Amino acid sequence: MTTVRDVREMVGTEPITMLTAYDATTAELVEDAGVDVILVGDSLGNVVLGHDSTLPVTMDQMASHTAAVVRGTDDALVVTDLPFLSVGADRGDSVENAGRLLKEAGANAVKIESGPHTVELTEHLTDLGIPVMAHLGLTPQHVNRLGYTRQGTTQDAAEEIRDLAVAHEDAGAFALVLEHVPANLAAAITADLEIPTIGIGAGPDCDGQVLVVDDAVGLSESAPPFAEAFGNVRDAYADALDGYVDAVEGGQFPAEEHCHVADDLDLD
Ligand SMILES: Nc1nc(=O)c2c([nH]1)NC[C@@H]1CN(c3ccc(C(=O)N[C@@H](CCC(=O)O)C(=O)O)cc3)CN21
Ligand SMILES: CC(C)C(=O)C(=O)O
Ligand SMILES: [Mg+2]
Repeated sequence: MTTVRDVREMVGTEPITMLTAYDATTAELVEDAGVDVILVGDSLGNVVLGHDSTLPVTMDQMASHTAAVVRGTDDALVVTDLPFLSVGADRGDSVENAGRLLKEAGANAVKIESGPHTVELTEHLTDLGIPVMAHLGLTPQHVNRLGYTRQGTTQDAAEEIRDLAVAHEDAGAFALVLEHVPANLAAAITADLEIPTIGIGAGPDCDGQVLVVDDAVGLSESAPPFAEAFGNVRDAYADALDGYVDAVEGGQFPAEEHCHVADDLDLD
């Protein structure tokens, strides 16, 4: 079993790979590819559920998809996002929601979109035995405040992210996602911290990289500018579906090998 300690110890040895997964089959494929950390992202709101932001995603949905990913995984570390407003407003609710994703759904750790308000919470959850991955820069749950634009581009904004990164490391976070921030800022934060930084749109100098799996395999209809498709699953998928429709319409499917006949039946 991969632990958060194993991930921390990868710093300086080899780049950490992380991808999202939202279902058991994808988790199996992602793990078989040798990915170190599987993230059940609240991006499932966009990618799986068809919402135009992550804000509508519920705890029940995160718990259900996390459990599916855990069932599809043997060894990889499973980290799961705490959805919009599931933590932060109330200490008791925060602990209950984070705990539920470990106790009920079987995740190994939670990720929290971070800010000044999550420093104490990160310390509290870590003390209770719930490992926390922090997330700074573009935090999509703040879309109504930030949009989806790059973050940390002014001196003040960069310094605020840098300070929050240190504050979350000090609070016990075991890793930090940096999203859509300048590569030189991510490099400076990576040098500041002992815990691993995992970048998405944050340049090559982070300790690891993460992408939404649909973007990485070329399944998404559109993807953020920082993503790269390492295949063209969307076209392969469409070809297979065309093949099915053609075969049914053309009478080639089902063929003999797909059918069975019970000779003893009297059907006259
Ligand atoms: N498929 C997918 N991949 C992701 O990486 C992802 C999601 N969905 N859903 C949740 C968030 C949203 N993310 C996004 C979405 C759009 C941009 C983007 O297009 N940014 C442009 C335009 C910004 C603007 O609207 O001003 C940019 O140039 O920064 C970036 C990150 C990252 N996350
Ligand atoms: C892209 C990653 C970092 C994420 O938070 C998500 O997929 O929800
Ligand atoms: Mg997320």
